Amino acid sequence: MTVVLETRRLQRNFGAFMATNDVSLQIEQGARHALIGPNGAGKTTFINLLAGVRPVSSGQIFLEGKDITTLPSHVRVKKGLTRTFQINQLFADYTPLETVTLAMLEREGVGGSLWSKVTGHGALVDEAAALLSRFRLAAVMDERTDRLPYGKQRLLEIALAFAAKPRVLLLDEPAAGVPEDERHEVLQIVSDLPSGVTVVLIEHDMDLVFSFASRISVLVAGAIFAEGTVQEIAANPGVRAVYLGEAA
Ligand SMILES: Nc1ncnc2c1ncn2[C@@H]1O[C@H](COP(=O)(O)OP(=O)(O)OP(=O)(O)O)[C@@H](O)[C@H]1O
Repeated sequence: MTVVLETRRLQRNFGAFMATNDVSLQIEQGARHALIGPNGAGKTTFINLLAGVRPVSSGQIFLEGKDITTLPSHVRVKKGLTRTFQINQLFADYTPLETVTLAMLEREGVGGSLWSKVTGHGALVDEAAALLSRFRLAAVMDERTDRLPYGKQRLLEIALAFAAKPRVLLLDEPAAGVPEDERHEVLQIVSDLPSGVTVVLIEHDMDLVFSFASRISVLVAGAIFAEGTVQEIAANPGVRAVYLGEAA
């Protein structure tokens, strides 16, 4: 197997509290890897360490074999490791087409935050429109972002991260808050991303996890409690006991 992302003995403490406890994990190239675990298990903290949002206390992180443990998050993005932007960072009065085109300009090093700068970058606008189609946002790409239904805003958030051309995409509950009947669509779109993009996501809804994931890691109290295929995790009595609340 080709390992794209690896942690070795990763630790993060907040005072005496160990939020990430000795996590050694290998993520396979092209995986659809889900992180699950009870509330407060340390899932978001772990993703934040991977993305460089928080510094590690000890241990190492490798992206495609290179040590990225101390790199700032924007450098990790340039190297292909991207986490989703939060919805409150979307521009309310811009359209999805404008927003994604600006993200692509940023990626190409053009920078700037004014739509006027897009003039003369027709190829990028075409690329943005194609990307929005992939996220089933073509029909709304010229509407103001703040007028879109919540599910579409969440898809735009993922589309924006995808515009950075990531090798590894980190998603923290991409379907949270999305109406029940639209959640599968969000995860399906993510699952259908090109196989060159590895996806690591946190998700609480076990139905979604089981239909999405190729591999699952279960975090409990900051540590890896179990890891395996969907079948292995579904059949693991310890996981059922701690996570599903069923008798072992
Ligand atoms: N900045 C912080 N300072 C102190 N404690 C923190 C901080 N951030 C997280 N924690 C603690 O670390 C633990 C893990 O939190 P984290 O958000 O990573 O868990 P989680 O598995 O993502 O939980 P949830 O599923 O509820 O989102 C929690 O007990 C939390 O209170």
